[in-house]
Amino acid sequence: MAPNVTIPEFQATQLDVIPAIASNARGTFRTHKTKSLKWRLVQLRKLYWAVEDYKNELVAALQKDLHKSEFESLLSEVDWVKNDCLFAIAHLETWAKDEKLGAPVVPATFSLMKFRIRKEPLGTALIIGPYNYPVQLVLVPLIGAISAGCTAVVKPSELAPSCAMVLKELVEKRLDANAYVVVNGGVPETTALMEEKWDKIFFTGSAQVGSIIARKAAETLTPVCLELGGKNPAFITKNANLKIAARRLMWGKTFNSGQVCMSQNYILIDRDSVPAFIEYLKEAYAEMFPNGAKASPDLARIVNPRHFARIKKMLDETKGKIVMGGQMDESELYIEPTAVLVSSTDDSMMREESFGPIFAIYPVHSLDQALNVANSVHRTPLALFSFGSKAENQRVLNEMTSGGATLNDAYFHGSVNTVPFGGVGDSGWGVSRGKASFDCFTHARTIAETPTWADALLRVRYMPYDWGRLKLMRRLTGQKPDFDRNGAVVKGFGYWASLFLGLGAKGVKGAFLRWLVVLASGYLWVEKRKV
Ligand SMILES: NC(=O)C1=CN([C@@H]2O[C@H](COP(=O)(O)OP(=O)(O)OC[C@H]3O[C@@H](n4cnc5c(N)ncnc54)[C@H](O)[C@@H]3O)[C@@H](O)[C@H]2O)C=CC1
Ligand SMILES: CC1=C(/C=C/C(C)=C/C=C/C(C)=C/C=C/C=C(C)/C=C/C=C(C)/C=C/C=C(\C)C(=O)O)C(C)(C)CCC1
Repeated sequence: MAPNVTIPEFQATQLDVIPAIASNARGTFRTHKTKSLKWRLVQLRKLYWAVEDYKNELVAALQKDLHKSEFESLLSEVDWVKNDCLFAIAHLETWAKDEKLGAPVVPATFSLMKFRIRKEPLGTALIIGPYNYPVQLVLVPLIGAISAGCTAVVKPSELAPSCAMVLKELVEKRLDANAYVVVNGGVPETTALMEEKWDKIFFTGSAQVGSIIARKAAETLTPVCLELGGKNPAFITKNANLKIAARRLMWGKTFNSGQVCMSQNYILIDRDSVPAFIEYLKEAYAEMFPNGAKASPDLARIVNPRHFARIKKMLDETKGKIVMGGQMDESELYIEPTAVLVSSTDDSMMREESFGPIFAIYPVHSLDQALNVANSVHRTPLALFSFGSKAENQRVLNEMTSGGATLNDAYFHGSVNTVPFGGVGDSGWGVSRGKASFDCFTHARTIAETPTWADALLRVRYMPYDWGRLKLMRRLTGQKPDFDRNGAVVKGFGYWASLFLGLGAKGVKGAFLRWLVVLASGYLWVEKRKV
């Protein structure tokens, strides 16, 4: 049941105030107050409590916008964000600490120069979110921006209008309103925001809009993190446990009604396994929805009539056969979890990103064929899933790339909030979540510090150049390859000497341990002989 709370009507931010909002956020960054770790931690703690205190409003808004159940709203939005806050709070000091650079990155000769990497906030960020996880997908990047010491303007999706309004109040009432602001609106407001100068843009949404954002950002050479969609394949070989595969993939397409960027678009399955797999899908459906999917309080609805029509069109245009589901009701924006048996990559079910509770089943005669099909449908999807023997799963991982992957399950790799998450190629640039979110808004600034007294040691670099000094330096510090022009390793004197002196160990630590064991054994042997 949605909690009884009042959520204001959606109101877009006035276009003419957007430049001032951006300028104020930039001004706040220039005060340097956001760089203080103490200040960042206070903001993160405030955000944690804001999400907890606005829990009822968030759950009600998610119910209103997406008919998301309270269960899913807590699991994948409210608790998810709170856990992310707690993780950042617990680890921020470690993440933000200067990283000392020593050997082998910095040669011992330059150890005096105290090389280190300083973790600097990039500045002022723009965070643009999608509708499917309207809370999580703007607050998680915001946690990254706060942790890094950035100021930020957040633009939630206008397609989840109630969530957008709750987010505005939650952020602006509870956090430092000079540093963190929510701009509400759609294309005109986002376009106005894109006219401003940002130090980082974090965009989650469709590849089509992602490309508009990236093009605009390129004009001012603004770095972007893009979290986009994809046509994600699932592979099922004849060695898979079909019952488990069916149940797990059904979860992947029913959680948030399949409006999950990493859920499977299509399943490439060994053709002999198709009839049994369809039976197991139906079994999983009946278990999950004993009174039918429509009657279930757990199943979310499609976000709006436009997306409903988009998904319906995929089903209307398919030449395939519906083997599970197929019912829909526009008045409720309800689409039943639906599986369609297809035979061509030109089918609407294979061409489009489903981003809903529908998916294609494409029979194949071999894993070779499955890999060819998947690579031709979308070479760089956001996710892939493989259900097969260990060797087959490894082969799928080796022969097809993806942003992330889960073996023997739907997107577990994306179900843990602390693990880096992102796409590859046209399914996304950059990763976020946990420490990755901190890194996303951080500049790794290399710093060296040359002691004033050390100038004599640096004589070699100064003009007039002195060949004698250069030769000496090259003799003392120059390195030699241990390989020849054919790429083969040369086992010369150095190789055998280090093998002998290191007692066969690879690193200094290993050699030290081996010598310790040898010396201790020798000592014990001598002591034993004395008695
Ligand atoms: N990789 C990831 O983490 C995720 C990716 N997605 C992808 O997002 C898509 C669904 O989300 P939607 O909200 O429909 O995405 P969308 O791309 O339509 O909208 C995302 C944001 O961009 C703004 N926007 C839309 N058109 C714009 C334009 N012409 N110029 C400037 N801004 C514009 C919207 O107001 C919204 O805030 C799917 O393709 C899905 O795969 C969704 C969730 C997570
Ligand atoms: C607790 C004890 C035990 C073990 C318990 C176990 C194994 C619990 C397992 C829990 C699972 C599987 C939870 C799954 C949660 C899934 C989540 C939160 C999914 C989230 C998905 C999201 C956020 C999707 C995002 C989508 C995005 C970003 C998108 O569209 O792009 C033992 C070991 C049994 C015993 C002791 C107690």
